[in-house]
Amino acid sequence: MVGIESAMMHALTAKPICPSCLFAVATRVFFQSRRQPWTAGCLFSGRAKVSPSRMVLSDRVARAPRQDEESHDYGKPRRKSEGPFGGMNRTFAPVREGAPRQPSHYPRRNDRDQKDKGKTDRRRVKAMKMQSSLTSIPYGERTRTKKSIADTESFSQFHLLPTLKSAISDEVLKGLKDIKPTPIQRLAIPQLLEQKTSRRKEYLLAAETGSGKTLAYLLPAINALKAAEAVDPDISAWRKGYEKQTAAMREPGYEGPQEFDPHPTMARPKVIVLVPTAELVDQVGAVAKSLSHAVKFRACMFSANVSAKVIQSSMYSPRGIDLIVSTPHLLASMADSDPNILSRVSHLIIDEADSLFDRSFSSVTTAVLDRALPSIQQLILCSATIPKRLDNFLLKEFQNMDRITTPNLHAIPRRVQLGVIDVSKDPYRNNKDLACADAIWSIGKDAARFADSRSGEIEIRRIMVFVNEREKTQEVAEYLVSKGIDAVALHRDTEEQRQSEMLESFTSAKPMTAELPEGSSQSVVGRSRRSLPNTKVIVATDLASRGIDTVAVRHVILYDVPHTTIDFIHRLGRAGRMGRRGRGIVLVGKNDRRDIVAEVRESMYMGQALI
Ligand SMILES: Nc1ncnc2c1ncn2[C@@H]1O[C@H](COP(=O)(O)OP(=O)(O)OP(=O)(O)O)[C@@H](O)[C@H]1O
Repeated sequence: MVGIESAMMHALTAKPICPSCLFAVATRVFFQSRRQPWTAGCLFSGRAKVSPSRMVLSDRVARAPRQDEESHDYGKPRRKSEGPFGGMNRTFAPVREGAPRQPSHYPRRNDRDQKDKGKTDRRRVKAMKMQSSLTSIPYGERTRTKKSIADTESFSQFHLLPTLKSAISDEVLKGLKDIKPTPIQRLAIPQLLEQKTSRRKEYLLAAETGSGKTLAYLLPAINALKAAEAVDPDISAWRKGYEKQTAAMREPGYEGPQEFDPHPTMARPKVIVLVPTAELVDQVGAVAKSLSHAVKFRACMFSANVSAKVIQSSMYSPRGIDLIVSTPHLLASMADSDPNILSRVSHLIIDEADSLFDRSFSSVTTAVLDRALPSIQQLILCSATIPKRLDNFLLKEFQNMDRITTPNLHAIPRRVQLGVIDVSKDPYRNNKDLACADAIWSIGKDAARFADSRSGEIEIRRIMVFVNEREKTQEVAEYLVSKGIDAVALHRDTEEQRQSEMLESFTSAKPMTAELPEGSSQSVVGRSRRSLPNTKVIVATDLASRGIDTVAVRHVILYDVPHTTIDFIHRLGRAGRMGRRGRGIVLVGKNDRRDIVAEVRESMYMGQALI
């Protein structure tokens, strides 16, 4: 009835009615109630445009209606009403066969939460999906993985050498209480240790930024190195000779050779770790060195930060070499002049694999890989993100690769919050430099409020600013310096010493303090003085800082909206590392993709993976 009434109202209001004719209304109502197309006008005033075919009587009246004709909704069969006693005296149960009915994807009526969720899900798909750059991992798989590692609580549960186990707490993670393996360590360490066959196997380790991937690949590789050394006949023969000669040299009147035979591993390393930058060589090399003190193996670092003389003498040291952490360029050029240096590599680890297999690095990375491939037992690729292009490359080149991924891969931890500054509004009027400086001043001033003026010291906040273009790093850093902020650009041309000093202060977990010259924290960070002593700032592109363990960083400013979700993950990943809290601030200008920022923010809030 409602349909008819409204159709009448429509008929009465939408078109002028011929006063002589109520029949037109009745006819219109009739046709509309039958869901027939209706053409406007009055039959009797000559304004009607009814198709002549409608006046032709059906020649099918005697036939039974087709199923789809039974319903007013074409194509949808009408449900047969069975009346109040329809359920009685049945001889079968009306139960659907097969899988239970899935819950509807659509929001239920009167359920506000469901409705909102539906809306946000649809919106999420809109902007991020358009530029989806990351491989998706089903949530079912993530849940299964989570369950599988729930029982691993300690490093003692892994079949690692006792010296390695104790080196974790005594050397690498010294000072930390209640040490537990992280999800990627729980997943990867047993799987890498359990490889029985000496035939080459390939692995991909993918886990969130700052989640301990370095130890996840180093511990099993060093374990394998020491296990192989224990059964190596060349090494045991050399050791016997060494012991014999040292004993002889202690005898009075010894006149034999003063030098030892070269170690069998001279210029023949077993474990190679490739990383994209010299800073990462130092960082990963430091972890390897600290393990080597306890476990006794020779680890060396090769990068632009190390002199050619030192590199040469380390590689060709008669005492041998076991593990090298290097940039691919350096190792590839060394292998060009002496291909044998890669002839006995058993473990090749390619850290930051998404960078090392992208256009700028892939030729040198594959040059090292190709030379080492014949002897490799484990090839381990490691990354915090699996971009689609890396995924495609891996599917093509390494079809049997084991992928070890953590339950939270591609999600930015909830403990990292993301704030947005609309730079198009007052007082910035699209001046991003000003907005950036202002944000840093606010962080500094906020920290100063908690300074204890009696101690005469104020804690220094370490802040990272990310830009999209390398050329912009210097420009922004200079502007910040002009606003009294201690800022440095992280790029090739920055003075090396200044760069490493700054980076060191960002990678040390120890709190840093500055002196309070006038006793009052408020006056020190007053704008009138034009200097902000309690902040240190690095301006970088994420490539320059990829993988750097900036444990001291709590604030990250995204000066430019990142081009992809991959960049969001790596940039925000410099804060909130290993369970710490962090804060991101994104500066959004008038030409920036606000929808993407909103969606990233929403995903972060909901703890979902970015796409
Ligand atoms: N089990 C653990 N418990 C506590 N801290 C750990 C543990 N494993 C590693 N760490 C610490 O966590 C920090 C981050 O580790 P690491 O640099 O290996 O992270 P990552 O996953 O490689 O990060 P990125 O993807 O950014 O390179 C380091 O300071 C490291 O000492």
